[in-house]
Amino acid sequence: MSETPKSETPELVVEDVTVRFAGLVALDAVGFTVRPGTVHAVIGPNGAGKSTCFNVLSGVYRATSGSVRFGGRELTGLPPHRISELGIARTFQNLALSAALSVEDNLMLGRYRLTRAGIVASGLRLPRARREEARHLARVREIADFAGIAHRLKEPAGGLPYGDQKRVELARALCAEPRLLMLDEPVAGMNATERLEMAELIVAVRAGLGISIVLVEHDMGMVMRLADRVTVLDFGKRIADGTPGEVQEDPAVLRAYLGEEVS
Ligand SMILES: Nc1ncnc2c1ncn2[C@@H]1O[C@H](COP(=O)(O)OP(=O)(O)OP(=O)(O)O)[C@@H](O)[C@H]1O
Repeated sequence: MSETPKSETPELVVEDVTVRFAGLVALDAVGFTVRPGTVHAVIGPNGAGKSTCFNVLSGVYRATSGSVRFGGRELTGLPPHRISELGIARTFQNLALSAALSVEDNLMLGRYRLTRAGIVASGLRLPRARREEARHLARVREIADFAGIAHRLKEPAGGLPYGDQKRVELARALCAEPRLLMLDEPVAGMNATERLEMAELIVAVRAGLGISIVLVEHDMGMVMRLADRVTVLDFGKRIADGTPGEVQEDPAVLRAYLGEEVS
């Protein structure tokens, strides 16, 4: 896929982030840095705080204290749409596609933040709006091709096999031309072949687009294969941070996963 010019991807710096829910500390002074153009995995046993962390980064939850900076910008306190305007896109653990809409329309929705013509101009089908729509459609087709779903563009998203729906979700996030992509369990519920294909797509996104990826994932094999760096959470605390090889041998990580399989 040809790359649209993007301003340089900044670092994402998470510092001392604490989230409390009515007395429960879901995240306790957690910090890590996502370096530009890397895949950074956040892992941990059930209830460790991964989803909470993800939701803080994307503005769904507000941190009780601490800071999240993307380049020079402070993200804590910003609503999700402001965070996406800064070039951070996410996928969801459970599919969040509009099932009745075609794959193409779902991907066009992903370009919403880049639409300039405005609803009135589009509704009136003014020439400027038509030209802009054609430009967006061309880019949508390019991204669909990259994600291996170009042959599905006219089909209703809800009727696609599960693995393809997950690819549509990832493609829709890419349609926003993000500088940072957040993937929430991208291979959950997939069979072995689908997992492999999704892993290849994620590798291609990093290699081809140079954007950073934050990955929350339960599949350890996948994390160890894909991630450049891994932050491990347990009971809301960061217990390790390093390369996949380093964290895999870390005694605190092995203890946290005792009873769970680390493959
Ligand atoms: N909205 C909420 N209100 C109250 N408690 C919450 C809320 N969201 C999460 N928690 C609690 O915060 C802790 C961390 O949960 P979180 O979902 O972030 O963990 P996780 O690592 O994503 O777990 P899993 O792997 O099971 O998805 C848990 O004890 C959970 O019950």
